[in-house]
This record gives sequence, structure tokens and C-alpha cells, in this order.
Amino acid sequence: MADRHATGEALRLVEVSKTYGTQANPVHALRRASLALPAGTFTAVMGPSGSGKSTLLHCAAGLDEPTSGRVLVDGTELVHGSETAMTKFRRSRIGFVFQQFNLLPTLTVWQNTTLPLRLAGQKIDTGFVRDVLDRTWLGDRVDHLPAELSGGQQQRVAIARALVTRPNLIFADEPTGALDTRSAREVLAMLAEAVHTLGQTVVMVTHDPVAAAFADSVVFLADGQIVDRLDRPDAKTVAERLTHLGEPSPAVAVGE
Ligand SMILES: Nc1ncnc2c1ncn2[C@@H]1O[C@H](COP(=O)(O)OP(=O)(O)OP(=O)(O)O)[C@@H](O)[C@H]1O
Repeated sequence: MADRHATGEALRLVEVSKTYGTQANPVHALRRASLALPAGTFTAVMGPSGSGKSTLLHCAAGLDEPTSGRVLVDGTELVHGSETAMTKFRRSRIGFVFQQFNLLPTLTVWQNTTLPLRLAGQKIDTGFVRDVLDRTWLGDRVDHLPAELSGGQQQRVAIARALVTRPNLIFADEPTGALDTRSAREVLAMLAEAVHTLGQTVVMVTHDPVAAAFADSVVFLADGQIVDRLDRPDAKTVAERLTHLGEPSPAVAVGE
């Protein structure tokens, strides 16, 4: 498979806020979150339940409209005008991987993988799809139905499905949440390979410090704000940072 040379910035969030609820009873899911991710990087998003991880992912992917702030994908600002235009934008630029795989049960591995291309009316590059499926180690299972595969194998098909449109960005929401340790490692290795070999950009929400350690960096959210960042993470440091999220740093405490 031809490697893509990743250049530039894949995603930028500028002071993105998202408020749900009513004016009298607002829920501030995101508060002025700013983030810039270079193309060809693997970023994990972590934080306690309710800290705004899914909201950040949905705003970044154009699935949800921020209350204020700007989102740029590959330098292009997302404008929530017509839903048709936004759907077209997502189909061509963005891939998704979900916790529950979301494969269609009556379609084979091959049909599931090529579905986004057919939905977008794009020609199917059979050689490229085969290459992508070979990376799932499921090249010989293309005629099988999802129910005939393990959870880890199904998730690898879901990643292949996300890769075939050659998106700029892949968003993964707890992709290993439903998997055993070994399958989780295989899925994470595949995501990391998509980044380091194909030049993909992956943003992954996870609760698991071991999963986060596969990423190049971790962004920590607390109460809707990006409060910390860790480059070249290891599981132990990630777990420690999670425990102390939102606490003032020792330097600040000493200076008070
Ligand atoms: N559609 C909605 N309407 C009202 N409140 C919402 C909506 N979606 C999210 N929220 C609220 O926004 C806050 C952030 O939610 P979000 O789902 O982004 O958190 P999270 O970090 O992904 O949580 P978890 O780890 O539990 O999935 C929470 O207080 C949540 O209740």
C-alpha cells in the first residue's frame, strides 16, 4: 500500500465550548477547549466520566455543533450549514470506530468494509481494499459474516472500514472497551500502524491507561476543560496523572 506522507495540521479546536440544557439550567460539557494535532499523530483523550470526552470527539467530527469556538479539519473550518454538505464532508474526510463495532450483521466482511465507498458513490479500488484487509489479518475471511468473527476481529474490520475512504482523521470512541486484553492490543496495534505506516491521524477516547500508552500523546479533560497533556505516555504515568487530575500542580501549591 502506498504510504501517505502526512504533513500539516489534521485538527484544530479553537476555544470550543458546548453547553447543553436550558439557559436556566445549563450543562457546560466543554469549556473553551483548544487543541492542535499535527497530521500523522495518535492522540488519546482521557478524563473522568462526564468530563466531556465524547462531546469533544463529536464536536471535532462535526457530529455536534459547538455553542462557540471553531473546529478546523485539515485546515478547513467546519461550518454547520446544510446537513447534506456536512455528511458529505464527514464521509470524505473522517472515519469512525465505535466501542460496539457497528458492523451490519447481514453484510460480509468485504461488503462491510466497502460500504462507505458505496454510500459515497466512489469507485472501489479493489487492490487498496485488499491491502487494508490484509492489515487486519482477515484477508482470508472476506466472505464471512460479522457473527462468524470474534469481537477483536470485528473491531479490526471496523478499522478497515474507517481506513478505506483514506480519511484525514479517524475518531475512535472507546474502541477497546468491549474487548479482552489480547484483542484490545491487536486493535491498538492496528490503529498505531495506521498512524505510523499510512500517515493517518487518530484521536481515541479511552478510559484505559494501557490503551492510552499506544498513543503518541494523551490529552486530559476535567470538567469540560483540557487540563493536562502527556507526550510519549506510559501506562503508569497516565494512571498517576488521572488520579491527580484537576489538582493544582505542586509548583502552584508551593507558590501560594
Ligand atoms: N445531549 C446532551 N444533553 C444534555 N447533557 C449532555 C448531553 N450530552 C452530554 N451531556 C452532558 O455533558 C457532560 C459531558 O458529557 P460527555 O458524554 O461528553 O462526557 P464523557 O467524558 O464522554 O463521559 P463518559 O466517560 O461517561 O462517556 C456530562 O455532564 C453529560 O451529562
